[in-house]
Order: sequence, then C-alpha cells, then structure tokens
Amino acid sequence: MNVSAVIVAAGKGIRMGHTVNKVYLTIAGKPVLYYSLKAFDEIDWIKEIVVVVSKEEMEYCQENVVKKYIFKKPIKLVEGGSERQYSVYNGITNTKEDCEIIAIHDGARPLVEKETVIKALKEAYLHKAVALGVPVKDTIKVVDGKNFILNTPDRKYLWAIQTPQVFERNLIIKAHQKALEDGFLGTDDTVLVERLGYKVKVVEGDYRNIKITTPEDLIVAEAFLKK
Ligand SMILES: Nc1ccn([C@@H]2O[C@H](COP(=O)(O)OP(=O)(O)OP(=O)(O)O)[C@@H](O)[C@H]2O)c(=O)n1
Ligand SMILES: C[C@](O)(CO)[C@H](O)COP(=O)(O)O
Repeated sequence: MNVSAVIVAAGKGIRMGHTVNKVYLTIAGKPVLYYSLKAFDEIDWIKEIVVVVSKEEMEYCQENVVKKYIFKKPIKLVEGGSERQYSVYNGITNTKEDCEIIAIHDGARPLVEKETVIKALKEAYLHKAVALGVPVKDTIKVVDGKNFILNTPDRKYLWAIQTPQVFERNLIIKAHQKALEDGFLGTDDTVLVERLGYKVKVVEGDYRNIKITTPEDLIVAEAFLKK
C-alpha cells in the first residue's frame, strides 16, 4: 500500500482558551502534535506525512516539532486555511500524486494507536472510504433552538466519529472539490464523500482516541499516556 498521511494542525484552539495553539501544548513534556504524528511515522505503508499548519506557526512547527524529534518519514509542512475543511484540502492536494490512499488525522488527537491506524488503512483498501468511530455511551437527543427535545434517535445506530478518516486519493480530492464548488462546509471529511453518494464504512476505534478540545482533555490525555 502506498499511503500519505495528512495531519491538520492549523486551528486556533479557541475552546482551549490558551494563548498557544493547543497542538503545541505539552503532554508529559512533548507537544500534542508530536504524539499525533508518531503513530503514522511508525507504519511502513505510510510514505510521507503532510502537516498542515498556519502561516504564522510554520517556523515554530519546523523548529519545535519536525526538527526537534526524530521522525523516519519525510515531513512536509503546508499552509492551512480558515476552516478545518480548507486546511484538509490544502493537505490532500499537496500529497504525492502516486499515493493511492490518504489518511487524514487531527493534530489534536495525540492518543491514536498505530494498530488502530493500520486497521483503518486495511479497511480503506477494501471500502475506499472509512472513518474510525466508537459507539456512543450517552443517550443523544435532538433539540430545538430553545433546548426542547424534538426526538431521541435509537442509540444502537449512533457512533461518535473520530480520525483518522481514510480514503482513496482521487475520491477524497473529488469530494472536497465538489464541496468547494457547492459552498458546502462539513465538520469532517466523510460527510463530503457521503454527499457524492458513496458508502463510508465506520471502523471501530478506541475511546482513548480523544480530541484535545477543552482544558480537561489535556488532563485525561496525560493520564492515558502515563498508563
Ligand atoms: N482552520 C483549521 C481549523 C482546525 N484545524 C485542525 O483540525 C483539528 C480539529 O479541529 P478543532 O479541534 O476544532 O481545532 P481548533 O479549530 O484549533 O479548535 P477550536 O474550534 O476550539 O478553535 C485540529 O487539529 C486543528 O488544528 C485546521 O487544521 N485548520
Ligand atoms: C473530524 C472530527 O475530529 C471528527 O470527530 C471533528 O468533526 C472535528 O471537529 P471540529 O469542529 O474541528 O472540532
């Protein structure tokens, strides 16, 4: 398999409420982004890692992540956009043209395991489009604008979707281009492929693969890492 990994790290981390982008905050002494890259760096099928960073943080990322730690794969930094979707588009269109599969991952998900990524890659080879996910543990309600419950979807069909999300290169580029043309903005990449009428497979991931979003997530992540 010839795979490129695209790690998006060009967000602002507003919900973290910190002056520094959350992907550069440290867990057990190393930046969140280091851990998010590590699982991908260890997989033989992955030939390159494209990291999407904001223009202002390009040099910081180069010095404090790429050069500071030892990675086996070539790491290419490309500029992000104002929304996650635009950052992903810049990442995927900067992958090598001969790669068959692209794995897209949030730089803010440092706890992803190598074995879980491999499982997603194998499934993507079979199904063209996959996302990691876990069955939701809570009861989920749909509410109206005033927080009154409209309905209660059956939990057995509800999964919380994570990254990596893995796709055939041509398919994910086509899906992003169509979304751009239509002015559609999604909160993940699978929704763009769903819009094209393709079936996307959800592959069971790991509850520990949390996205660092608010301050308590750093405490949880550190506790998991220490284990
Ligand atoms: N314009 C953007 C927005 C987000 N991301 C990346 O997408 C991932 C998931 O996004 P999220 O958790 O929403 O990160 P932020 O946008 O940084 O957080 P917030 O919404 O709180 O500002 C993160 O790794 C983030 O760096 C990105 O590359 N480009
Ligand atoms: C892609 C994602 O991580 C899947 O759970 C998530 O949708 C990113 O969302 P955010 O709005 O950027 O936090």
